[in-house]
Amino acid sequence: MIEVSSFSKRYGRHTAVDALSFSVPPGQLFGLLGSNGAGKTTTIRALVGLTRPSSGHVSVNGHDVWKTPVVAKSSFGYIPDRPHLYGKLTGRETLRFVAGLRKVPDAETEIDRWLEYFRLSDFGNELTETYSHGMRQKLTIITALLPRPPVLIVDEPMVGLDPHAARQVRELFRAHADAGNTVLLTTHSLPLAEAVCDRLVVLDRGRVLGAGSMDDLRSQTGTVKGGVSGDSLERVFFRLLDEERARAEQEPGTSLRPPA
Ligand SMILES: Nc1ncnc2c1ncn2[C@@H]1O[C@H](COP(=O)(O)OP(=O)(O)OP(=O)(O)O)[C@@H](O)[C@H]1O
Repeated sequence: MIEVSSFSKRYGRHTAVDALSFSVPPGQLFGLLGSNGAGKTTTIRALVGLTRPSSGHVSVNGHDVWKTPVVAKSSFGYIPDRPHLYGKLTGRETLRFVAGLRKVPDAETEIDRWLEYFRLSDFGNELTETYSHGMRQKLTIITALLPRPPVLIVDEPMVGLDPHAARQVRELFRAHADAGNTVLLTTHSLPLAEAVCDRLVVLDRGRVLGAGSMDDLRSQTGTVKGGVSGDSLERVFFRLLDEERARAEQEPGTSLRPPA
């Protein structure tokens, strides 16, 4: 379970996220979408204990991440947008380190299984500093999933993955949610979000433009009422942004037209 309640983050006079609320129950895969700078990573960083909320609350598995950080952090796996690995450890040493910290039962068998799954078995004894970006990303995904966390928090998972790995990861996230866990991901891939997410929030400049299931978003944007039932998330997404742009254009001193 993830709960974000009236979460705001301000940097000086700039509001990165403005009173955002949503919750994700067990068994659901929830997508956080939005343009560059919308506030997705800021929200994720608050949820994993890296960015302190200016106001509001964030909790994971029933634990406030900022009041009871240790117990909250023991309940989730986190895949950041840029993998952070110790370059002087091998892939296998990295996984043993995580397995030890998180007390993973039958760790060696699990590690073998995961390395095999991502075609990393031949590289398990190589230093991670020699890994390609995609290999680093795969190892980071394994570190998050190895302890089978009840909550998985993922920031831009597909960057650098080949198409085969991207499909594996998509299936893993879906299966993790279907097994009764909670999954939150941010992505710029609208086809990915449409394919796997049960519910979505679309953010723009820290504010919610739309929220709900695909059907909720279609009706919110009038794509069903307009007779385009079954419309894609891409169309819904751009309609939400266009509406926001039109509203912003009404505000004095605001122009979102391209420079001449
Ligand atoms: N440490 C920081 N100091 C100042 N401003 C920040 C900081 N971190 C983020 N911001 C600002 O907060 C806003 C939201 O940034 P954030 O990284 O959450 O966006 P995002 O939705 O993840 O974007 P992208 O899709 O480009 O990764 C941006 O305007 C950004 O400049």
